[in-house]
Amino acid sequence: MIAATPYIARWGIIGTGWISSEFCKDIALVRDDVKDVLHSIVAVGSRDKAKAQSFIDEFCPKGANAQAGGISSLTPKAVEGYEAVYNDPEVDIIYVGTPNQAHFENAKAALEAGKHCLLEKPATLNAAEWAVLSELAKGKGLFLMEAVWTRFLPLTLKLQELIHEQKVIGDVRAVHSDFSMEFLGVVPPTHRTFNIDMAGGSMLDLGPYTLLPALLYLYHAPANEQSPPENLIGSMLKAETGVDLSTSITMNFPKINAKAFLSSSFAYNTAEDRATFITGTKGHITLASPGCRPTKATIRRFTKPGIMSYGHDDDEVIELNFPQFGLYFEADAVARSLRDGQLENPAMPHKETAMTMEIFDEVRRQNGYVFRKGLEQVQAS
Ligand SMILES: NC(=O)C1=CN([C@@H]2O[C@H](COP(=O)(O)OP(=O)(O)OC[C@H]3O[C@@H](n4cnc5c(N)ncnc54)[C@H](OP(=O)(O)O)[C@@H]3O)[C@@H](O)[C@H]2O)C=CC1
Ligand SMILES: O=C1OC[C@@H](O)[C@H](O)[C@H]1O
Repeated sequence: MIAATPYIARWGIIGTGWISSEFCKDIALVRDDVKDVLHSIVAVGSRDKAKAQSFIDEFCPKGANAQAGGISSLTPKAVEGYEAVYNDPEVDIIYVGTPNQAHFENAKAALEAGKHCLLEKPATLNAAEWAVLSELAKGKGLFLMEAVWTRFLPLTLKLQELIHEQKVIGDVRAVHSDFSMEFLGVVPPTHRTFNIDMAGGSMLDLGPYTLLPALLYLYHAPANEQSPPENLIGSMLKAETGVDLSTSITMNFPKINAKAFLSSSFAYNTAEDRATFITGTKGHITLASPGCRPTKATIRRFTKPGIMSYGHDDDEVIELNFPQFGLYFEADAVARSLRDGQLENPAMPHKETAMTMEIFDEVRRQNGYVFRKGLEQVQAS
Protein backbone atom coordinates (compact mmCIF):
# COMPACT_ATOMS: atom_id res chain seq x y z
CA MET A 1 0.00 0.00 0.00
CA ILE A 2 1.35 3.46 -0.86
CA ALA A 3 1.45 5.81 2.12
CA ALA A 4 -0.55 9.02 1.68
CA THR A 5 2.39 11.11 2.85
CA PRO A 6 5.75 10.28 1.29
CA TYR A 7 8.71 9.59 3.56
CA ILE A 8 11.38 12.28 3.15
CA ALA A 9 15.04 11.33 3.60
CA ARG A 10 17.00 14.37 4.82
CA TRP A 11 20.55 14.23 3.45
CA GLY A 12 23.83 15.79 4.49
CA ILE A 13 26.37 15.67 1.65
CA ILE A 14 30.09 15.28 2.41
CA GLY A 15 32.50 16.32 -0.35
CA THR A 16 31.68 18.38 -3.43
CA GLY A 17 33.37 16.36 -6.18
CA TRP A 18 31.99 14.72 -9.30
CA ILE A 19 29.96 11.89 -7.80
CA SER A 20 28.39 14.10 -5.13
CA SER A 21 27.23 16.39 -7.93
CA GLU A 22 25.63 13.47 -9.80
CA PHE A 23 23.99 12.28 -6.58
CA CYS A 24 22.49 15.69 -5.82
CA LYS A 25 21.28 16.26 -9.38
CA ASP A 26 19.66 12.82 -9.31
CA ILE A 27 17.84 13.22 -5.99
CA ALA A 28 16.71 16.66 -7.14
CA LEU A 29 14.91 15.16 -10.14
CA VAL A 30 11.12 15.30 -9.74
CA ARG A 31 9.70 11.96 -10.92
CA ASP A 32 5.98 11.30 -11.17
CA ASP A 33 6.39 7.53 -10.98
CA VAL A 34 7.67 7.47 -7.37
CA LYS A 35 5.08 8.41 -4.76
CA ASP A 36 6.29 6.83 -1.53
CA VAL A 37 9.68 8.48 -0.90
CA LEU A 38 11.29 11.85 -1.51
CA HIS A 39 14.58 13.52 -0.65
CA SER A 40 15.75 16.79 0.77
CA ILE A 41 19.29 18.19 0.88
CA VAL A 42 19.79 19.82 4.26
CA ALA A 43 23.49 20.65 4.14
CA VAL A 44 26.51 20.30 1.88
CA GLY A 45 29.90 20.14 3.61
CA SER A 46 33.16 21.02 1.92
CA ARG A 47 36.68 21.74 3.11
CA ASP A 48 36.01 25.14 1.52
CA LYS A 49 32.70 26.87 2.28
CA ALA A 50 32.69 28.87 -0.97
CA LYS A 51 33.01 25.59 -2.86
CA ALA A 52 29.99 24.19 -0.99
CA GLN A 53 27.96 27.26 -1.94
CA SER A 54 28.90 27.12 -5.61
CA PHE A 55 28.12 23.39 -5.59
CA ILE A 56 24.61 24.14 -4.30
CA ASP A 57 24.16 27.00 -6.77
CA GLU A 58 25.18 24.80 -9.68
CA PHE A 59 23.72 21.37 -8.87
CA CYS A 60 20.89 21.69 -6.35
CA PRO A 61 19.84 25.35 -5.89
CA LYS A 62 16.36 24.31 -4.76
CA GLY A 63 17.61 21.29 -2.81
CA ALA A 64 16.27 17.83 -3.68
CA ASN A 65 12.87 16.76 -5.03
CA ALA A 66 10.94 17.29 -1.76
CA GLN A 67 12.16 20.88 -1.69
CA ALA A 68 11.71 21.45 -5.42
CA GLY A 69 8.16 20.09 -5.15
CA GLY A 70 7.34 22.38 -2.21
CA ILE A 71 6.84 19.50 0.25
CA SER A 72 9.85 20.49 2.38
CA SER A 73 10.70 24.10 3.13
CA LEU A 74 14.35 23.40 4.05
CA THR A 75 16.93 25.38 2.10
CA PRO A 76 20.28 23.63 1.51
CA LYS A 77 23.04 25.09 3.70
CA ALA A 78 26.66 25.46 2.58
CA VAL A 79 28.87 24.33 5.44
CA GLU A 80 32.60 24.80 6.14
CA GLY A 81 34.10 21.37 6.91
CA TYR A 82 32.27 18.12 7.49
CA GLU A 83 31.79 18.12 11.27
CA ALA A 84 28.85 20.50 11.34
CA VAL A 85 27.04 18.36 8.76
CA TYR A 86 27.45 15.23 10.90
CA ASN A 87 26.05 17.15 13.87
CA ASP A 88 23.18 18.92 12.12
CA PRO A 89 19.97 17.84 13.91
CA GLU A 90 17.98 18.19 10.68
CA VAL A 91 20.14 15.62 8.87
CA ASP A 92 19.06 11.94 8.92
CA ILE A 93 21.65 10.43 6.62
CA ILE A 94 25.12 11.35 5.42
CA TYR A 95 26.19 10.71 1.82
CA VAL A 96 29.98 10.25 1.77
CA GLY A 97 31.34 11.27 -1.65
CA THR A 98 35.00 11.69 -0.70
CA PRO A 99 38.00 9.77 -2.11
CA ASN A 100 38.71 6.18 -1.05
CA GLN A 101 41.24 6.96 1.67
CA ALA A 102 38.74 9.20 3.51
CA HIS A 103 35.78 6.79 3.51
CA PHE A 104 36.47 5.08 6.83
CA GLU A 105 37.12 8.30 8.74
CA ASN A 106 34.08 10.11 7.27
CA ALA A 107 31.65 7.21 7.72
CA LYS A 108 32.87 6.58 11.28
CA ALA A 109 32.40 10.25 12.17
CA ALA A 110 28.89 10.21 10.70
CA LEU A 111 27.90 7.09 12.62
CA GLU A 112 29.45 8.39 15.85
CA ALA A 113 27.33 11.52 15.46
CA GLY A 114 24.27 9.25 15.29
CA LYS A 115 23.65 9.57 11.56
CA HIS A 116 22.78 6.88 9.03
CA CYS A 117 25.31 6.62 6.22
CA LEU A 118 25.49 5.90 2.49
CA LEU A 119 29.16 5.43 1.71
CA GLU A 120 30.69 5.55 -1.77
CA LYS A 121 32.45 2.50 -3.17
CA PRO A 122 34.90 1.00 -2.35
CA ALA A 123 33.42 1.16 1.15
CA THR A 124 36.78 1.09 2.89
CA LEU A 125 40.42 0.27 2.23
CA ASN A 126 40.21 -3.22 3.72
CA ALA A 127 37.84 -5.72 5.31
CA ALA A 128 38.99 -4.84 8.84
CA GLU A 129 37.90 -1.22 8.42
CA TRP A 130 34.53 -2.34 7.09
CA ALA A 131 34.04 -4.71 10.04
CA VAL A 132 34.51 -1.78 12.44
CA LEU A 133 31.96 0.38 10.59
CA SER A 134 29.47 -2.46 10.33
CA GLU A 135 29.68 -3.20 14.07
CA LEU A 136 29.47 0.49 14.93
CA ALA A 137 26.34 0.97 12.82
CA LYS A 138 24.64 -2.12 14.19
CA GLY A 139 25.58 -1.22 17.77
CA LYS A 140 24.05 2.22 17.36
CA GLY A 141 21.00 1.01 15.44
CA LEU A 142 21.99 2.99 12.33
CA PHE A 143 21.65 2.25 8.64
CA LEU A 144 24.88 1.79 6.69
CA MET A 145 25.37 0.85 3.04
CA GLU A 146 28.12 0.83 0.43
CA ALA A 147 26.84 2.83 -2.55
CA VAL A 148 26.96 0.13 -5.22
CA TRP A 149 24.14 1.84 -7.09
CA THR A 150 24.22 -0.61 -10.03
CA ARG A 151 22.42 -3.14 -7.81
CA PHE A 152 19.32 -0.94 -7.87
CA LEU A 153 19.08 -0.29 -11.61
CA PRO A 154 16.04 -1.62 -13.53
CA LEU A 155 18.09 -3.89 -15.82
CA THR A 156 19.98 -5.40 -12.89
CA LEU A 157 16.70 -6.24 -11.16
CA LYS A 158 15.21 -7.65 -14.38
CA LEU A 159 18.22 -9.86 -15.08
CA GLN A 160 18.07 -11.45 -11.64
CA GLU A 161 14.48 -12.46 -12.36
CA LEU A 162 15.27 -13.70 -15.89
CA ILE A 163 18.35 -15.66 -14.83
CA HIS A 164 17.31 -17.09 -11.46
CA GLU A 165 13.53 -17.37 -11.72
CA GLN A 166 12.88 -17.84 -15.46
CA LYS A 167 16.26 -19.52 -16.04
CA VAL A 168 16.40 -18.08 -19.57
CA ILE A 169 19.98 -19.26 -20.08
CA GLY A 170 19.72 -22.46 -18.03
CA ASP A 171 22.33 -22.98 -15.33
CA VAL A 172 24.88 -20.16 -15.26
CA ARG A 173 28.38 -21.56 -15.65
CA ALA A 174 30.55 -18.48 -16.27
CA VAL A 175 30.63 -14.70 -15.84
CA HIS A 176 33.16 -12.64 -17.80
CA SER A 177 33.14 -9.00 -16.80
CA ASP A 178 35.40 -6.10 -17.74
CA PHE A 179 35.19 -2.48 -16.66
CA SER A 180 38.05 -0.42 -17.98
CA MET A 181 38.56 3.27 -18.67
CA GLU A 182 41.56 4.72 -20.46
CA PHE A 183 42.77 7.16 -17.83
CA LEU A 184 46.45 6.39 -18.59
CA GLY A 185 48.07 9.47 -20.13
CA VAL A 186 44.83 11.42 -19.77
CA VAL A 187 44.82 12.25 -16.04
CA PRO A 188 47.97 13.14 -14.06
CA PRO A 189 49.57 10.58 -11.71
CA THR A 190 48.34 12.68 -8.78
CA HIS A 191 44.68 12.09 -9.77
CA ARG A 192 42.79 9.89 -7.30
CA THR A 193 42.75 7.01 -9.80
CA PHE A 194 46.57 6.74 -9.87
CA ASN A 195 47.48 8.26 -6.52
CA ILE A 196 48.72 5.60 -4.11
CA ASP A 197 48.17 7.94 -1.14
CA MET A 198 44.51 8.04 -2.16
CA ALA A 199 44.30 4.24 -2.43
CA GLY A 200 43.96 4.45 -6.19
CA GLY A 201 44.10 1.71 -8.78
CA SER A 202 41.67 0.08 -11.16
CA MET A 203 40.63 -2.73 -8.80
CA LEU A 204 39.35 -0.54 -5.97
CA ASP A 205 37.82 1.95 -8.42
CA LEU A 206 36.20 -0.29 -11.04
CA GLY A 207 36.46 -3.74 -9.43
CA PRO A 208 33.29 -3.32 -7.32
CA TYR A 209 31.36 -3.28 -10.61
CA THR A 210 33.05 -6.31 -12.20
CA LEU A 211 32.55 -8.28 -9.00
CA LEU A 212 28.86 -7.44 -8.99
CA PRO A 213 27.70 -9.82 -11.79
CA ALA A 214 29.77 -12.60 -10.22
CA LEU A 215 27.97 -12.05 -6.93
CA LEU A 216 24.50 -11.55 -8.41
CA TYR A 217 24.51 -14.39 -10.95
CA LEU A 218 26.92 -16.94 -9.40
CA TYR A 219 27.08 -16.37 -5.64
CA HIS A 220 23.31 -15.75 -5.64
CA ALA A 221 22.45 -18.62 -8.01
CA PRO A 222 19.94 -20.56 -5.89
CA ALA A 223 21.92 -23.82 -6.23
CA ASN A 224 25.06 -22.08 -4.94
CA GLU A 225 23.33 -21.51 -1.59
CA GLN A 226 25.48 -18.41 -1.03
CA SER A 227 28.70 -20.44 -0.83
CA PRO A 228 31.61 -18.00 -1.01
CA PRO A 229 33.92 -18.07 -4.04
CA GLU A 230 37.01 -20.26 -3.86
CA ASN A 231 40.49 -20.42 -5.46
CA LEU A 232 40.74 -16.67 -5.84
CA ILE A 233 43.62 -15.71 -8.12
CA GLY A 234 44.44 -12.09 -8.86
CA SER A 235 47.08 -10.63 -11.14
CA MET A 236 48.00 -6.96 -11.09
CA LEU A 237 49.96 -5.01 -13.67
CA LYS A 238 51.24 -2.00 -11.75
CA ALA A 239 51.28 1.63 -12.83
CA GLU A 240 54.37 3.77 -12.18
CA THR A 241 52.76 5.16 -9.04
CA GLY A 242 52.48 1.67 -7.50
CA VAL A 243 48.72 1.27 -7.84
CA ASP A 244 47.31 -1.38 -10.17
CA LEU A 245 46.92 -0.23 -13.76
CA SER A 246 45.17 -3.44 -14.79
CA THR A 247 43.91 -6.32 -12.68
CA SER A 248 42.41 -9.70 -13.44
CA ILE A 249 40.62 -11.86 -10.91
CA THR A 250 39.41 -15.41 -11.34
CA MET A 251 37.24 -17.23 -8.81
CA ASN A 252 35.49 -20.59 -8.64
CA PHE A 253 31.99 -21.47 -7.49
CA PRO A 254 32.40 -25.26 -7.27
CA LYS A 255 28.90 -26.02 -6.03
CA ILE A 256 27.47 -24.85 -9.38
CA ASN A 257 30.45 -25.76 -11.62
CA ALA A 258 30.92 -22.08 -12.39
CA LYS A 259 33.77 -19.63 -12.76
CA ALA A 260 34.13 -15.85 -12.79
CA PHE A 261 36.70 -14.03 -14.96
CA LEU A 262 36.90 -10.37 -14.01
CA SER A 263 39.12 -7.54 -15.23
CA SER A 264 39.54 -3.84 -14.71
CA SER A 265 42.01 -1.41 -16.23
CA PHE A 266 42.97 2.22 -16.60
CA ALA A 267 44.92 1.43 -19.81
CA TYR A 268 42.08 0.88 -22.29
CA ASN A 269 38.32 1.24 -22.65
CA THR A 270 35.94 -1.69 -22.35
CA ALA A 271 34.28 -2.59 -25.65
CA GLU A 272 31.07 -0.60 -25.97
CA ASP A 273 28.88 -3.60 -26.75
CA ARG A 274 30.40 -6.22 -24.46
CA ALA A 275 31.16 -5.37 -20.85
CA THR A 276 29.71 -8.45 -19.19
CA PHE A 277 29.03 -11.86 -20.64
CA ILE A 278 26.98 -14.38 -18.69
CA THR A 279 27.11 -17.91 -20.06
CA GLY A 280 24.63 -20.64 -19.21
CA THR A 281 23.79 -24.13 -20.40
CA LYS A 282 20.93 -22.88 -22.57
CA GLY A 283 22.19 -19.52 -23.81
CA HIS A 284 24.11 -16.40 -22.94
CA ILE A 285 23.52 -12.76 -22.08
CA THR A 286 25.73 -9.87 -23.17
CA LEU A 287 25.60 -6.56 -21.33
CA ALA A 288 26.75 -3.37 -23.03
CA SER A 289 29.06 -0.81 -21.36
CA PRO A 290 29.43 0.86 -18.98
CA GLY A 291 29.67 -1.73 -16.23
CA CYS A 292 28.42 0.71 -13.61
CA ARG A 293 25.29 1.66 -15.56
CA PRO A 294 24.06 -1.26 -17.66
CA THR A 295 20.91 -0.49 -19.65
CA LYS A 296 21.11 -2.94 -22.58
CA ALA A 297 21.18 -6.74 -22.50
CA THR A 298 21.15 -9.13 -25.44
CA ILE A 299 19.82 -12.58 -24.69
CA ARG A 300 20.69 -15.47 -26.97
CA ARG A 301 18.83 -18.74 -26.43
CA PHE A 302 20.35 -21.89 -27.94
CA THR A 303 17.90 -23.97 -29.98
CA LYS A 304 19.72 -27.23 -29.28
CA PRO A 305 21.97 -26.94 -26.24
CA GLY A 306 24.93 -29.29 -26.27
CA ILE A 307 28.61 -29.51 -27.12
CA MET A 308 29.59 -26.87 -29.70
CA SER A 309 25.98 -26.47 -30.79
CA TYR A 310 25.60 -22.93 -32.11
CA GLY A 311 21.99 -22.83 -33.33
CA HIS A 312 19.98 -20.12 -31.66
CA ASP A 313 16.69 -18.24 -31.76
CA ASP A 314 16.59 -14.56 -32.75
CA ASP A 315 18.38 -12.53 -30.10
CA GLU A 316 16.18 -10.72 -27.61
CA VAL A 317 17.35 -7.22 -26.77
CA ILE A 318 16.20 -5.62 -23.54
CA GLU A 319 16.78 -1.89 -23.10
CA LEU A 320 15.87 -0.27 -19.80
CA ASN A 321 17.22 3.25 -19.91
CA PHE A 322 16.34 6.15 -17.61
CA PRO A 323 17.02 9.88 -17.31
CA GLN A 324 20.24 11.36 -15.92
CA PHE A 325 22.85 9.19 -14.19
CA GLY A 326 20.32 7.18 -12.15
CA LEU A 327 21.59 7.35 -8.58
CA TYR A 328 17.97 8.00 -7.53
CA PHE A 329 17.17 4.28 -7.70
CA GLU A 330 19.72 3.64 -4.96
CA ALA A 331 18.70 6.76 -2.99
CA ASP A 332 15.03 5.73 -3.09
CA ALA A 333 15.93 2.25 -1.84
CA VAL A 334 17.92 3.80 1.02
CA ALA A 335 15.01 6.11 1.88
CA ARG A 336 12.67 3.09 2.05
CA SER A 337 15.12 1.32 4.37
CA LEU A 338 15.17 4.37 6.67
CA ARG A 339 11.39 4.61 6.58
CA ASP A 340 11.04 0.91 7.40
CA GLY A 341 13.70 0.91 10.13
CA GLN A 342 16.05 -1.44 8.24
CA LEU A 343 19.70 -1.17 9.27
CA GLU A 344 20.83 -2.84 6.03
CA ASN A 345 19.29 -2.85 2.59
CA PRO A 346 18.63 -6.45 1.49
CA ALA A 347 19.95 -5.68 -2.02
CA MET A 348 23.32 -4.50 -0.64
CA PRO A 349 23.87 -6.21 2.71
CA HIS A 350 26.93 -5.65 4.91
CA LYS A 351 27.98 -9.26 4.34
CA GLU A 352 28.53 -8.64 0.63
CA THR A 353 30.58 -5.53 1.20
CA ALA A 354 32.64 -7.60 3.66
CA MET A 355 33.12 -10.31 1.01
CA THR A 356 34.11 -7.71 -1.58
CA MET A 357 36.70 -6.17 0.73
CA GLU A 358 38.09 -9.62 1.62
CA ILE A 359 38.51 -10.42 -2.09
CA PHE A 360 40.29 -7.10 -2.72
CA ASP A 361 42.52 -7.64 0.36
CA GLU A 362 43.55 -11.05 -0.96
CA VAL A 363 44.29 -9.78 -4.49
CA ARG A 364 46.39 -6.94 -3.04
CA ARG A 365 48.21 -9.47 -0.82
CA GLN A 366 48.94 -11.77 -3.77
CA ASN A 367 50.36 -8.86 -5.75
CA GLY A 368 52.17 -6.78 -3.13
CA TYR A 369 49.89 -3.75 -3.37
CA VAL A 370 50.67 -2.25 0.03
CA PHE A 371 49.20 1.06 1.21
CA ARG A 372 51.45 3.68 2.74
CA LYS A 373 51.84 3.19 6.50
CA GLY A 374 49.00 4.86 8.34
CA LEU A 375 46.57 5.02 5.40
CA GLU A 376 44.55 2.08 6.71
CA GLN A 377 42.91 3.13 9.96
CA VAL A 378 42.31 -0.47 11.00
CA GLN A 379 44.57 -3.41 10.17
CA ALA A 380 43.53 -7.06 10.00
CA SER A 381 44.39 -8.67 13.37
N1 LIG B 1 29.00 5.59 -7.60
C1 LIG B 1 29.69 5.99 -8.66
O1 LIG B 1 29.27 5.84 -9.80
C2 LIG B 1 30.98 6.66 -8.48
C3 LIG B 1 31.64 6.58 -7.29
N2 LIG B 1 32.84 7.20 -7.12
C4 LIG B 1 33.50 7.09 -5.82
O2 LIG B 1 33.30 8.35 -5.16
C5 LIG B 1 34.48 8.79 -4.53
C6 LIG B 1 34.81 10.20 -5.01
O3 LIG B 1 35.06 10.18 -6.38
P1 LIG B 1 34.94 11.53 -7.28
O4 LIG B 1 33.68 12.21 -6.98
O5 LIG B 1 35.22 11.14 -8.66
O6 LIG B 1 36.16 12.35 -6.70
P2 LIG B 1 36.40 13.92 -6.73
O7 LIG B 1 37.86 14.09 -6.60
O8 LIG B 1 35.72 14.53 -7.87
O9 LIG B 1 35.68 14.43 -5.40
C7 LIG B 1 36.05 14.03 -4.13
C8 LIG B 1 35.70 15.14 -3.14
O10 LIG B 1 36.07 14.68 -1.84
C9 LIG B 1 36.50 15.78 -1.07
N3 LIG B 1 37.78 15.46 -0.43
C10 LIG B 1 37.97 15.17 0.88
N4 LIG B 1 39.24 14.90 1.13
C11 LIG B 1 39.90 15.00 -0.04
C12 LIG B 1 41.25 14.87 -0.41
N5 LIG B 1 42.20 14.53 0.48
N6 LIG B 1 41.58 15.06 -1.68
C13 LIG B 1 40.66 15.39 -2.60
N7 LIG B 1 39.35 15.55 -2.30
C14 LIG B 1 38.97 15.34 -1.03
C15 LIG B 1 36.56 16.99 -1.96
O11 LIG B 1 35.44 17.79 -1.66
P3 LIG B 1 35.57 19.14 -0.80
O12 LIG B 1 36.76 19.85 -1.36
O13 LIG B 1 34.31 19.80 -1.06
O14 LIG B 1 35.73 18.78 0.64
C16 LIG B 1 36.43 16.43 -3.36
O15 LIG B 1 35.77 17.30 -4.22
C17 LIG B 1 35.53 7.73 -4.81
O16 LIG B 1 35.68 6.93 -3.67
C18 LIG B 1 34.98 6.91 -5.96
O17 LIG B 1 35.33 5.52 -5.86
C19 LIG B 1 33.36 7.99 -8.10
C20 LIG B 1 32.75 8.10 -9.30
C21 LIG B 1 31.53 7.40 -9.62
O1 LIG C 1 32.48 4.45 -9.75
C1 LIG C 1 33.01 4.80 -10.78
O2 LIG C 1 32.33 4.68 -11.93
C2 LIG C 1 32.62 5.47 -13.04
C3 LIG C 1 34.05 5.91 -13.13
O3 LIG C 1 34.00 7.15 -13.79
C4 LIG C 1 34.74 6.16 -11.85
O4 LIG C 1 36.15 6.24 -12.00
C5 LIG C 1 34.42 5.20 -10.79
O5 LIG C 1 34.85 5.68 -9.54
